[in-house]
Amino acid sequence: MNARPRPQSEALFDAAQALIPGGVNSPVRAWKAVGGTPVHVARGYGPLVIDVDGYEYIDLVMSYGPLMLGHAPASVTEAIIEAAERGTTYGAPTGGEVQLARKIVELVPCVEKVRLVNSGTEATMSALRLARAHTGRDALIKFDGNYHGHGDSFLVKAGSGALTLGEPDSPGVPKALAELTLVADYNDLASVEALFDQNPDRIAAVFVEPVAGNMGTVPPVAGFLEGLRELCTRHGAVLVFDEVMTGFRVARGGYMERCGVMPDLVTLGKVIGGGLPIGAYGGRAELMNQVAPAGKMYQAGTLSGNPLAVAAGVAMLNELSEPGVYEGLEATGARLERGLLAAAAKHGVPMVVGRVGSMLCPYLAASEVTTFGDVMASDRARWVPFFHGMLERGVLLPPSPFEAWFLSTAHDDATIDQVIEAADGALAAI
Ligand SMILES: Cc1ncc(COP(=O)(O)O)c(C=O)c1O
Ligand SMILES: N[C@H](C=O)CCC(=O)O
Repeated sequence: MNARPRPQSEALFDAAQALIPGGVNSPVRAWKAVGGTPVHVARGYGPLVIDVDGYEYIDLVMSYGPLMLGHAPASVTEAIIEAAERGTTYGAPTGGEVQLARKIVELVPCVEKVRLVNSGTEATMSALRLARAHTGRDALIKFDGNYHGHGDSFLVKAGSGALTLGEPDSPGVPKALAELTLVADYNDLASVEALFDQNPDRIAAVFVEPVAGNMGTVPPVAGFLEGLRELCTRHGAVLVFDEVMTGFRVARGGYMERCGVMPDLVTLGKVIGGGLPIGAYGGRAELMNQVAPAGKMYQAGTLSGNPLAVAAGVAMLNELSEPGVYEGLEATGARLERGLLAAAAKHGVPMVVGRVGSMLCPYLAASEVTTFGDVMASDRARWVPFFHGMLERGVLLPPSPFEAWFLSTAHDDATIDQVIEAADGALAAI
Protein backbone atom coordinates (compact mmCIF):
# COMPACT_ATOMS: atom_id res chain seq x y z
CA MET A 1 0.00 0.00 0.00
CA ASN A 2 1.46 3.38 -1.00
CA ALA A 3 1.83 6.06 1.63
CA ARG A 4 -0.62 8.89 1.10
CA PRO A 5 1.17 12.14 0.20
CA ARG A 6 0.89 14.71 3.01
CA PRO A 7 2.49 17.90 1.67
CA GLN A 8 0.74 20.21 4.15
CA SER A 9 1.85 18.21 7.17
CA GLU A 10 5.38 18.08 5.76
CA ALA A 11 5.51 21.85 5.19
CA LEU A 12 4.21 22.54 8.70
CA PHE A 13 6.68 20.12 10.25
CA ASP A 14 9.57 21.74 8.36
CA ALA A 15 8.49 25.15 9.61
CA ALA A 16 7.96 23.87 13.14
CA GLN A 17 11.41 22.28 13.32
CA ALA A 18 12.98 25.68 12.72
CA LEU A 19 10.93 27.24 15.51
CA ILE A 20 10.18 24.60 18.14
CA PRO A 21 12.68 22.00 19.49
CA GLY A 22 12.13 18.88 17.37
CA GLY A 23 9.11 20.60 15.84
CA VAL A 24 6.76 19.58 18.65
CA ASN A 25 5.61 20.75 22.05
CA SER A 26 5.72 17.26 23.59
CA PRO A 27 8.36 14.78 22.39
CA VAL A 28 6.16 11.75 21.69
CA ARG A 29 4.35 13.71 18.98
CA ALA A 30 7.48 13.81 16.80
CA TRP A 31 7.07 10.18 15.61
CA LYS A 32 10.70 9.37 16.45
CA ALA A 33 9.82 5.75 17.18
CA VAL A 34 7.97 5.14 13.94
CA GLY A 35 9.63 7.53 11.48
CA GLY A 36 7.93 9.75 8.93
CA THR A 37 6.20 13.09 9.27
CA PRO A 38 3.68 13.50 12.07
CA VAL A 39 0.14 14.00 10.84
CA HIS A 40 -0.78 17.61 11.66
CA VAL A 41 -4.39 17.78 12.74
CA ALA A 42 -6.80 20.43 11.46
CA ARG A 43 -9.89 19.38 13.40
CA GLY A 44 -11.62 16.56 15.20
CA TYR A 45 -15.18 15.43 15.75
CA GLY A 46 -16.50 12.35 17.48
CA PRO A 47 -14.01 9.50 17.01
CA LEU A 48 -12.36 11.16 14.00
CA VAL A 49 -9.61 13.63 13.22
CA ILE A 50 -9.04 15.34 9.87
CA ASP A 51 -5.48 16.29 8.98
CA VAL A 52 -4.28 19.43 7.23
CA ASP A 53 -4.09 17.50 3.94
CA GLY A 54 -7.77 16.58 4.20
CA TYR A 55 -7.46 12.89 5.19
CA GLU A 56 -9.80 11.50 7.82
CA TYR A 57 -8.65 9.03 10.50
CA ILE A 58 -10.27 7.09 13.30
CA ASP A 59 -8.41 8.50 16.26
CA LEU A 60 -7.11 6.16 18.96
CA VAL A 61 -4.75 8.76 20.43
CA MET A 62 -7.60 10.82 21.87
CA SER A 63 -5.09 13.37 23.17
CA TYR A 64 -3.54 10.56 25.27
CA GLY A 65 -6.63 10.05 27.34
CA PRO A 66 -8.69 13.13 28.23
CA LEU A 67 -11.33 12.82 25.49
CA MET A 68 -13.76 10.31 27.00
CA LEU A 69 -16.63 11.64 24.87
CA GLY A 70 -14.73 11.94 21.59
CA HIS A 71 -13.68 15.21 19.96
CA ALA A 72 -15.72 18.38 20.47
CA PRO A 73 -18.68 16.93 22.38
CA ALA A 74 -21.47 19.52 22.42
CA SER A 75 -21.91 19.65 26.21
CA VAL A 76 -18.22 20.36 26.86
CA THR A 77 -17.85 22.80 23.96
CA GLU A 78 -20.91 24.78 25.11
CA ALA A 79 -19.63 24.88 28.69
CA ILE A 80 -16.30 26.28 27.48
CA ILE A 81 -17.97 28.93 25.32
CA GLU A 82 -20.29 30.02 28.12
CA ALA A 83 -17.39 30.23 30.57
CA ALA A 84 -15.20 32.17 28.09
CA GLU A 85 -17.96 34.71 27.58
CA ARG A 86 -17.78 35.48 31.31
CA GLY A 87 -13.97 35.94 31.24
CA THR A 88 -11.09 33.52 30.94
CA THR A 89 -9.26 33.94 34.25
CA TYR A 90 -9.60 36.14 37.34
CA GLY A 91 -6.94 35.22 39.90
CA ALA A 92 -9.79 34.93 42.38
CA PRO A 93 -11.78 31.93 43.58
CA THR A 94 -14.89 30.88 41.61
CA GLY A 95 -17.98 28.74 42.04
CA GLY A 96 -16.81 26.47 39.22
CA GLU A 97 -13.80 25.36 41.26
CA VAL A 98 -16.09 24.40 44.12
CA GLN A 99 -18.30 22.42 41.72
CA LEU A 100 -15.38 20.47 40.27
CA ALA A 101 -13.81 19.86 43.68
CA ARG A 102 -17.16 18.61 45.00
CA LYS A 103 -17.46 16.17 42.06
CA ILE A 104 -13.97 14.83 42.65
CA VAL A 105 -14.52 14.45 46.40
CA GLU A 106 -17.85 12.70 45.78
CA LEU A 107 -16.52 10.29 43.18
CA VAL A 108 -12.89 9.47 44.04
CA PRO A 109 -12.97 7.33 47.19
CA CYS A 110 -9.66 8.38 48.82
CA VAL A 111 -10.25 12.13 48.38
CA GLU A 112 -11.56 14.32 51.19
CA LYS A 113 -9.87 17.47 49.92
CA VAL A 114 -8.39 18.33 46.54
CA ARG A 115 -6.16 21.08 45.10
CA LEU A 116 -6.44 21.97 41.39
CA VAL A 117 -3.28 22.65 39.37
CA ASN A 118 -2.54 22.98 35.65
CA SER A 119 -1.15 19.63 34.54
CA GLY A 120 -0.48 16.08 35.65
CA THR A 121 3.18 17.03 36.05
CA GLU A 122 2.29 19.74 38.56
CA ALA A 123 0.01 17.32 40.38
CA THR A 124 2.72 14.69 40.91
CA MET A 125 5.40 17.27 41.81
CA SER A 126 3.07 18.75 44.41
CA ALA A 127 2.02 15.38 45.81
CA LEU A 128 5.69 14.46 46.21
CA ARG A 129 6.42 17.71 48.05
CA LEU A 130 3.46 17.05 50.32
CA ALA A 131 4.62 13.49 51.05
CA ARG A 132 8.09 14.84 51.88
CA ALA A 133 6.66 17.60 54.08
CA HIS A 134 4.39 15.14 55.88
CA THR A 135 7.01 12.48 56.58
CA GLY A 136 10.09 14.68 56.92
CA ARG A 137 11.85 12.19 54.60
CA ASP A 138 13.44 12.79 51.19
CA ALA A 139 13.54 9.55 49.18
CA LEU A 140 10.78 8.08 47.02
CA ILE A 141 10.15 4.81 45.25
CA LYS A 142 8.86 4.72 41.70
CA PHE A 143 8.64 1.93 39.14
CA ASP A 144 10.67 1.26 36.04
CA GLY A 145 8.63 2.32 32.98
CA ASN A 146 6.05 4.28 35.03
CA TYR A 147 5.72 7.93 34.03
CA HIS A 148 4.67 10.71 36.36
CA GLY A 149 5.28 13.77 34.18
CA HIS A 150 8.53 15.64 33.75
CA GLY A 151 9.32 16.76 37.30
CA ASP A 152 13.01 16.25 38.11
CA SER A 153 12.44 13.57 40.73
CA PHE A 154 10.42 11.45 38.30
CA LEU A 155 12.69 11.50 35.24
CA VAL A 156 14.50 8.42 36.46
CA LYS A 157 13.76 5.21 34.53
CA ALA A 158 10.67 6.99 33.18
CA GLY A 159 8.17 5.62 30.66
CA SER A 160 6.26 7.31 27.83
CA GLY A 161 8.22 9.70 25.55
CA ALA A 162 11.33 9.43 27.74
CA LEU A 163 11.39 5.68 27.12
CA THR A 164 10.48 6.08 23.45
CA LEU A 165 13.45 8.39 22.93
CA GLY A 166 15.77 6.13 24.91
CA GLU A 167 16.23 8.86 27.57
CA PRO A 168 14.53 7.44 30.66
CA ASP A 169 17.06 9.33 32.84
CA SER A 170 17.13 12.92 31.61
CA PRO A 171 20.27 15.05 31.59
CA GLY A 172 19.69 18.19 33.65
CA VAL A 173 18.30 16.35 36.66
CA PRO A 174 20.74 17.03 39.53
CA LYS A 175 22.52 13.83 40.53
CA ALA A 176 21.85 14.53 44.18
CA LEU A 177 18.12 14.67 43.48
CA ALA A 178 18.07 11.62 41.18
CA GLU A 179 19.76 9.63 43.94
CA LEU A 180 16.69 10.16 46.09
CA THR A 181 14.54 8.36 43.50
CA LEU A 182 14.71 4.63 44.11
CA VAL A 183 13.42 2.42 41.31
CA ALA A 184 11.57 -0.84 41.82
CA ASP A 185 10.10 -3.30 39.29
CA TYR A 186 6.41 -2.87 38.50
CA ASN A 187 4.37 -5.88 39.60
CA ASP A 188 7.27 -7.16 41.74
CA LEU A 189 6.51 -6.60 45.41
CA ALA A 190 9.77 -8.16 46.54
CA SER A 191 11.73 -5.39 44.78
CA VAL A 192 9.79 -2.79 46.79
CA GLU A 193 10.24 -4.64 50.05
CA ALA A 194 13.99 -4.81 49.42
CA LEU A 195 14.18 -1.02 48.92
CA PHE A 196 12.28 -0.39 52.15
CA ASP A 197 14.59 -2.78 54.00
CA GLN A 198 17.73 -1.14 52.58
CA ASN A 199 16.48 2.41 53.34
CA PRO A 200 14.92 2.43 56.81
CA ASP A 201 13.11 5.71 57.66
CA ARG A 202 14.21 7.34 54.37
CA ILE A 203 11.25 6.75 52.08
CA ALA A 204 8.60 9.46 51.99
CA ALA A 205 6.38 7.97 49.29
CA VAL A 206 5.73 5.21 46.82
CA PHE A 207 4.40 6.53 43.51
CA VAL A 208 2.69 4.04 41.24
CA GLU A 209 0.51 4.10 38.15
CA PRO A 210 -2.03 1.55 39.40
CA VAL A 211 -2.41 0.45 35.77
CA ALA A 212 0.90 1.12 34.04
CA GLY A 213 -0.16 3.15 31.00
CA ASN A 214 3.13 4.62 29.88
CA MET A 215 4.72 1.35 28.81
CA GLY A 216 1.61 0.31 26.88
CA THR A 217 -1.09 -0.96 29.21
CA VAL A 218 -0.01 -3.32 31.98
CA PRO A 219 -2.61 -4.08 34.67
CA PRO A 220 -1.39 -4.85 38.20
CA VAL A 221 -1.06 -8.54 39.10
CA ALA A 222 -3.19 -9.87 41.95
CA GLY A 223 -1.92 -8.66 45.32
CA PHE A 224 0.54 -6.06 43.98
CA LEU A 225 -1.36 -2.91 44.96
CA GLU A 226 -2.56 -4.53 48.21
CA GLY A 227 1.07 -5.32 49.00
CA LEU A 228 2.16 -1.73 48.31
CA ARG A 229 -0.57 -0.51 50.67
CA GLU A 230 0.66 -2.84 53.39
CA LEU A 231 4.33 -1.91 52.95
CA CYS A 232 3.62 1.83 53.00
CA THR A 233 1.51 1.51 56.15
CA ARG A 234 4.14 -0.62 57.83
CA HIS A 235 7.00 1.78 56.97
CA GLY A 236 5.14 5.07 57.46
CA ALA A 237 5.40 6.07 53.78
CA VAL A 238 2.71 7.83 51.76
CA LEU A 239 1.16 5.70 49.01
CA VAL A 240 0.38 7.79 45.94
CA PHE A 241 -1.70 6.40 43.09
CA ASP A 242 -0.90 8.40 39.99
CA GLU A 243 -4.31 8.27 38.31
CA VAL A 244 -3.62 11.10 35.87
CA MET A 245 -4.37 8.58 33.12
CA THR A 246 -6.73 6.12 34.84
CA GLY A 247 -8.79 8.64 36.86
CA PHE A 248 -12.35 8.80 35.48
CA ARG A 249 -11.15 6.62 32.58
CA VAL A 250 -11.25 3.09 33.94
CA ALA A 251 -14.06 3.91 36.41
CA ARG A 252 -15.63 7.09 37.79
CA GLY A 253 -13.57 6.71 40.96
CA GLY A 254 -10.42 5.69 39.09
CA TYR A 255 -8.63 2.37 39.43
CA MET A 256 -8.86 2.55 43.24
CA GLU A 257 -12.62 2.08 42.85
CA ARG A 258 -12.08 -1.07 40.78
CA CYS A 259 -9.43 -2.61 43.01
CA GLY A 260 -10.61 -1.40 46.42
CA VAL A 261 -7.08 -0.44 47.54
CA MET A 262 -6.99 3.07 49.00
CA PRO A 263 -3.90 5.24 48.53
CA ASP A 264 -3.12 8.16 50.86
CA LEU A 265 -2.95 10.59 47.94
CA VAL A 266 -4.08 10.50 44.33
CA THR A 267 -2.98 12.59 41.38
CA LEU A 268 -5.42 13.36 38.59
CA GLY A 269 -5.38 15.24 35.26
CA LYS A 270 -6.50 14.59 31.68
CA VAL A 271 -10.24 13.69 31.94
CA ILE A 272 -11.05 16.13 34.76
CA GLY A 273 -10.25 19.05 32.43
CA GLY A 274 -12.54 17.88 29.62
CA GLY A 275 -9.68 18.43 27.15
CA LEU A 276 -8.34 21.65 28.68
CA PRO A 277 -5.12 21.83 30.75
CA ILE A 278 -5.62 20.77 34.35
CA GLY A 279 -4.27 18.57 37.12
CA ALA A 280 -5.23 17.84 40.72
CA TYR A 281 -3.95 16.13 43.82
CA GLY A 282 -6.06 15.06 46.72
CA GLY A 283 -6.43 12.74 49.65
CA ARG A 284 -7.26 12.64 53.31
CA ALA A 285 -8.03 16.04 54.89
CA GLU A 286 -5.32 15.53 57.50
CA LEU A 287 -2.71 15.37 54.70
CA MET A 288 -4.21 18.00 52.42
CA ASN A 289 -4.53 20.50 55.27
CA GLN A 290 -0.73 20.73 55.23
CA VAL A 291 -0.95 22.57 51.88
CA ALA A 292 -0.70 26.40 51.98
CA PRO A 293 -2.51 28.44 53.09
CA ALA A 294 -4.14 25.84 55.36
CA GLY A 295 -0.65 24.54 56.18
CA LYS A 296 2.98 25.29 55.48
CA MET A 297 3.74 23.29 52.33
CA TYR A 298 3.83 25.88 49.59
CA GLN A 299 2.23 25.31 46.20
CA ALA A 300 0.51 27.91 44.00
CA GLY A 301 -0.55 28.74 40.42
CA THR A 302 -1.63 31.89 38.53
CA LEU A 303 -4.02 29.89 36.32
CA SER A 304 -4.86 27.09 38.78
CA GLY A 305 -8.59 26.35 38.84
CA ASN A 306 -8.91 28.12 35.49
CA PRO A 307 -12.59 28.87 34.79
CA LEU A 308 -12.54 27.35 31.29
CA ALA A 309 -10.82 24.13 32.36
CA VAL A 310 -13.08 23.80 35.36
CA ALA A 311 -16.24 24.36 33.28
CA ALA A 312 -15.09 21.79 30.73
CA GLY A 313 -14.24 19.35 33.52
CA VAL A 314 -17.62 19.71 35.25
CA ALA A 315 -19.44 19.18 31.93
CA MET A 316 -17.32 16.11 31.22
CA LEU A 317 -17.82 14.57 34.67
CA ASN A 318 -21.57 15.25 34.48
CA GLU A 319 -21.78 13.25 31.24
CA LEU A 320 -19.67 10.48 32.70
CA SER A 321 -22.11 10.25 35.60
CA GLU A 322 -24.88 9.10 33.24
CA PRO A 323 -25.84 5.45 33.77
CA GLY A 324 -24.23 2.89 31.47
CA VAL A 325 -21.27 5.00 30.30
CA TYR A 326 -18.53 2.79 31.74
CA GLU A 327 -20.36 -0.43 30.82
CA GLY A 328 -20.48 0.88 27.24
CA LEU A 329 -16.77 1.74 27.27
CA GLU A 330 -15.96 -1.71 28.66
CA ALA A 331 -17.93 -3.36 25.84
CA THR A 332 -16.19 -1.18 23.24
CA GLY A 333 -12.77 -2.07 24.62
CA ALA A 334 -13.61 -5.77 24.75
CA ARG A 335 -14.87 -5.70 21.14
CA LEU A 336 -11.62 -4.14 19.94
CA GLU A 337 -9.50 -6.55 21.99
CA ARG A 338 -11.35 -9.59 20.57
CA GLY A 339 -11.08 -8.28 17.02
CA LEU A 340 -7.37 -7.53 17.27
CA LEU A 341 -6.58 -10.95 18.72
CA ALA A 342 -8.64 -12.68 16.03
CA ALA A 343 -6.92 -10.72 13.25
CA ALA A 344 -3.48 -11.48 14.72
CA ALA A 345 -4.28 -15.19 15.06
CA LYS A 346 -5.55 -15.29 11.45
CA HIS A 347 -2.21 -13.96 10.19
CA GLY A 348 -0.03 -15.92 12.60
CA VAL A 349 1.23 -12.78 14.37
CA PRO A 350 1.86 -13.37 18.10
CA MET A 351 -0.17 -10.80 20.05
CA VAL A 352 -1.35 -10.21 23.59
CA VAL A 353 -3.55 -7.28 24.55
CA GLY A 354 -3.18 -5.40 27.83
CA ARG A 355 -6.49 -3.70 28.56
CA VAL A 356 -8.46 -2.12 31.37
CA GLY A 357 -11.80 -0.79 30.12
CA SER A 358 -11.25 1.76 27.38
CA MET A 359 -7.44 1.92 27.56
CA LEU A 360 -5.47 -0.82 25.90
CA CYS A 361 -2.28 -1.80 24.17
CA PRO A 362 -1.64 -4.71 21.81
CA TYR A 363 1.88 -6.10 22.24
CA LEU A 364 3.47 -8.19 19.53
CA ALA A 365 4.42 -10.88 22.02
CA ALA A 366 3.71 -14.57 22.46
CA SER A 367 3.16 -14.61 26.22
CA GLU A 368 1.59 -12.46 28.91
CA VAL A 369 3.06 -8.99 29.51
CA THR A 370 3.17 -8.17 33.24
CA THR A 371 6.57 -6.52 33.73
CA PHE A 372 8.70 -3.82 32.16
CA GLY A 373 11.01 -6.60 30.98
CA ASP A 374 8.11 -8.28 29.17
CA VAL A 375 7.28 -4.97 27.46
CA MET A 376 10.86 -4.52 26.30
CA ALA A 377 10.95 -8.12 25.04
CA SER A 378 7.91 -7.59 22.78
CA ASP A 379 8.54 -7.21 19.04
CA ARG A 380 8.84 -3.43 18.81
CA ALA A 381 10.56 -3.49 15.41
CA ARG A 382 7.57 -5.20 13.79
CA TRP A 383 5.25 -2.74 15.51
CA VAL A 384 6.55 0.06 13.25
CA PRO A 385 5.14 -1.30 9.94
CA PHE A 386 1.95 -2.15 11.84
CA PHE A 387 1.62 1.52 12.87
CA HIS A 388 2.13 2.71 9.28
CA GLY A 389 -0.19 0.03 7.91
CA MET A 390 -2.93 1.27 10.23
CA LEU A 391 -2.26 4.87 9.27
CA GLU A 392 -2.57 4.15 5.57
CA ARG A 393 -5.86 2.38 6.31
CA GLY A 394 -7.20 5.45 8.10
CA VAL A 395 -6.48 4.67 11.76
CA LEU A 396 -4.30 7.02 13.79
CA LEU A 397 -2.47 5.18 16.59
CA PRO A 398 -0.17 6.68 19.21
CA PRO A 399 3.25 6.74 17.52
CA SER A 400 5.01 4.49 19.99
CA PRO A 401 4.60 0.91 21.23
CA PHE A 402 4.86 2.34 24.77
CA GLU A 403 1.74 4.48 24.55
CA ALA A 404 -1.76 3.26 25.39
CA TRP A 405 -4.63 3.46 22.91
CA PHE A 406 -7.72 5.30 24.12
CA LEU A 407 -11.38 4.82 23.20
CA SER A 408 -14.33 7.09 23.83
CA THR A 409 -18.12 6.95 23.92
CA ALA A 410 -17.97 8.24 20.31
CA HIS A 411 -16.26 5.01 19.15
CA ASP A 412 -19.34 2.97 18.23
CA ASP A 413 -19.38 -0.66 17.07
CA ALA A 414 -19.13 0.31 13.40
CA THR A 415 -16.05 2.43 14.12
CA ILE A 416 -14.42 -0.38 16.08
CA ASP A 417 -15.15 -2.83 13.26
CA GLN A 418 -13.39 -0.46 10.85
CA VAL A 419 -10.35 -0.45 13.17
CA ILE A 420 -10.40 -4.26 13.26
CA GLU A 421 -10.63 -4.42 9.46
CA ALA A 422 -7.65 -2.05 9.21
CA ALA A 423 -5.74 -4.23 11.69
CA ASP A 424 -6.54 -7.29 9.60
CA GLY A 425 -4.96 -5.64 6.57
CA ALA A 426 -2.01 -4.16 8.47
CA LEU A 427 -1.17 -7.44 10.25
CA ALA A 428 -1.39 -9.37 6.99
CA ALA A 429 1.26 -7.05 5.55
CA ILE A 430 3.89 -7.14 8.33
C1 LIG B 1 0.32 8.62 34.74
C2 LIG B 1 0.72 10.01 34.33
N1 LIG B 1 1.15 10.86 35.26
C3 LIG B 1 1.51 12.12 34.96
C4 LIG B 1 1.44 12.57 33.66
C5 LIG B 1 1.85 13.98 33.36
O1 LIG B 1 0.73 14.71 32.96
P1 LIG B 1 0.88 16.01 32.03
O2 LIG B 1 1.34 15.53 30.70
O3 LIG B 1 -0.48 16.61 32.03
O4 LIG B 1 1.89 16.89 32.69
C6 LIG B 1 1.01 11.71 32.65
C7 LIG B 1 0.93 12.11 31.23
O5 LIG B 1 1.66 12.82 30.67
C8 LIG B 1 0.63 10.40 33.00
O6 LIG B 1 0.21 9.53 32.08
N1 LIG C 1 2.09 9.13 27.74
C1 LIG C 1 2.05 10.55 27.88
C2 LIG C 1 1.07 10.87 28.95
O1 LIG C 1 0.24 10.12 29.32
C3 LIG C 1 1.69 11.17 26.58
C4 LIG C 1 1.54 12.64 26.63
C5 LIG C 1 2.80 13.33 26.24
O2 LIG C 1 3.83 13.12 26.88
O3 LIG C 1 2.74 14.12 25.30
